[in-house]
Amino acid sequence: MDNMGFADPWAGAVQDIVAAGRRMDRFGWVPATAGNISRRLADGRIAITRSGGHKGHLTPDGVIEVAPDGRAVHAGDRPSAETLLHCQVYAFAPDVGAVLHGHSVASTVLSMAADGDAIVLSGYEVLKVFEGQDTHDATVRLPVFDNDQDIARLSRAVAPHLGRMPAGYVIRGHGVYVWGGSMDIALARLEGLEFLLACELERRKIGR
Ligand SMILES: CSCCC(=O)C(=O)COP(=O)(O)O
Ligand SMILES: [Zn+2]
Repeated sequence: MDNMGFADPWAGAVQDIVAAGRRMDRFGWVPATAGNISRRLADGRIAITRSGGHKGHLTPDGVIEVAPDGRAVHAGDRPSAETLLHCQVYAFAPDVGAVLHGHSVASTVLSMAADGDAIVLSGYEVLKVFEGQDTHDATVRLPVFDNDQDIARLSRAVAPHLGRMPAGYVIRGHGVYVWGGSMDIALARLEGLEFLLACELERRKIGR
C-alpha cells in the first residue's frame, strides 16, 4: 500500500498526476496542451505525462514511464517534450517526488517583463510556503532562463543553478517549474508561487 491507499504504487502515481492536472487546469495554468507533470516512485521509476495532450483531461493512458535519462521505457511512447527538465531535478535531488510545469499568465508576462535574470519576490506572507522561509520579511529570487526549443541545451543552462532555487524557476515567456518531496508539497509550492506572481502582476498594474 502506498500513502494514498493504492496497492499498486504505479496506479497511485498515475492518480496523483491525473488529479494534479485537473487542479492546475482549474486555475488556468495548463491552457491547450501546455504543461507537464511527473512523479517519481519510491522504487525510482518515473511517471510523466505523454506529450501533447490536455493536462486537465488526463486519463491513466496519458501517463507513461521514462528512464532517469528521459527516454521512454516502452517503445513507441512519446513522453513530454520537456522530460529532461523533470529528470534533471530528480537526478539533482534524491528527495524530490514530483515535478510540475505550468504556463500561467502571470509567469509568462512577468518573465517577459523581467529586466534581468530573476523575478524578485519580497515582503509577502506566502513566501513561507517555500523551504527555509519562516517570515514575510524575506526576499526570494526566482531565476528566469531564456526559452529554448532545444531542451537539452536549456537543461544545461538550468543545471548550475538548481541548488539555489527555493521557489523553482521560470522560463521566459513560457512558464514555471516547481517540485517537492511529494505531489501535495509540489502542488502547494506551485499554488503559493502562482499566488505571489499574480500579486506581483497586480502590483505592477497599479504601479506600487
Ligand atoms: C502548447 S504548449 C507547448 C509545449 C510546452 O511548452 C508544454 O509545456 C507541453 O509540452 P508536452 O510535450 O509536455 O505536452
Ligand atoms: Zn511548457
